[in-house]
Amino acid sequence: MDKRAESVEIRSASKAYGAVRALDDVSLNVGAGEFVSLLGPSGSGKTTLLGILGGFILPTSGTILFGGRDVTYMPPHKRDIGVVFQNYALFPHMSVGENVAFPLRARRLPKSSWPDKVRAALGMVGLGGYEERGIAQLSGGQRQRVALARAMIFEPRLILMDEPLSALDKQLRESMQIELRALHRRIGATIIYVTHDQREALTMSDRVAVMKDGRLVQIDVPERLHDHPADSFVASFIGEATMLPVRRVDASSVALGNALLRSARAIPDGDALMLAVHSEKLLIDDGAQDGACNRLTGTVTDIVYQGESLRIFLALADGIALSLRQPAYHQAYHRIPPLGGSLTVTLHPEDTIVVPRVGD
Ligand SMILES: Nc1ncnc2c1ncn2[C@@H]1O[C@H](COP(=O)(O)OP(=O)(O)OP(=O)(O)O)[C@@H](O)[C@H]1O
Repeated sequence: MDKRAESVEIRSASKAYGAVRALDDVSLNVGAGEFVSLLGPSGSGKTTLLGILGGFILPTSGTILFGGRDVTYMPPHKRDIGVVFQNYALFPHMSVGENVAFPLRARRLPKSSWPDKVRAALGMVGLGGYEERGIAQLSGGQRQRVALARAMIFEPRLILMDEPLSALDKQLRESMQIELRALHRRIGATIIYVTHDQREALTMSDRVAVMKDGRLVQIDVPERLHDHPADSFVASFIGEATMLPVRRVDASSVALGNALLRSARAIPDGDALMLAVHSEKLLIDDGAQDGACNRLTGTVTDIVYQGESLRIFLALADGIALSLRQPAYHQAYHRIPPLGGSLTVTLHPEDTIVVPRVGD
């Protein structure tokens, strides 16, 4: 086990607020040094679970273990965890250095040890030399880095983050995501990260835990979550999928309207099935594709230019609508018929994802 990281075990944690079950029997193990995101729509219980891990919320039932120790009723300041929230919670009247040193003061570490630790923590987040600056003189991204440095200064073995990047603009958020990944690799601490942004979760995490209505629906590495969703909720929440009702024909094929599609995956039993068609998995049929591919022909109803890619909307003969993406490079344009033209696309059986339909 990495000495700098703490494993986390959540056993059957529940939290009720009167009749509302904010968290409903969630069990989850996070390995020492792992980066796990809690992902779900608003109200799915992410913040409640993070609050229970931080000790700010007491569970109604269940047990929390850090490195095998029961911390369920331990107060927050004794848990030795770093915490970063969306609104930074920096002290505006203190300098950057004073803000970052705050946890050392709270822990009563000798003052002589502060400057080196502050310098190291600020260096870690790319703000070396900013000790004397005032908080008001910083940009949003810099403030978020100060909050990160403050959470890391006492080298916590576990860091909890609740939507720490959501106040930043898209470009800064994406570059901070890459930085956080690298930072995690450098410091080796366990990170549990709350977000409702699926791309953010896929970008940074070792594993992503998808939550809905206070329950854990699926936890997996990003690729498996994206390509092997457990049900239609996960499939529609992760990636860019068109969800279409299909009928089971046999163990390896389904009917989509008039078309028969083969799947290399086991088709679930039951009547309520959905096909999740990821737009990047539909390819324009140029004769080069595997003969085993499913083929669908439709009429082009719209072509949307989105910078790096084109999104092409198709209507199949029975009215079913699909969309695919093409990278926007010069030669791609020759392959796309004009509006109203006919286009055949392929979907490999390995990419033919059929999931049980669940209510939203
Ligand atoms: N203090 C509270 N009192 C009553 N109900 C609460 C309280 N805190 C949370 N809830 C309810 O518990 C459920 C889960 O809330 P929670 O904040 O954990 O969700 P979330 O996934 O973090 O949502 P968001 O992304 O909007 O922050 C919601 O239905 C919410 O209304």
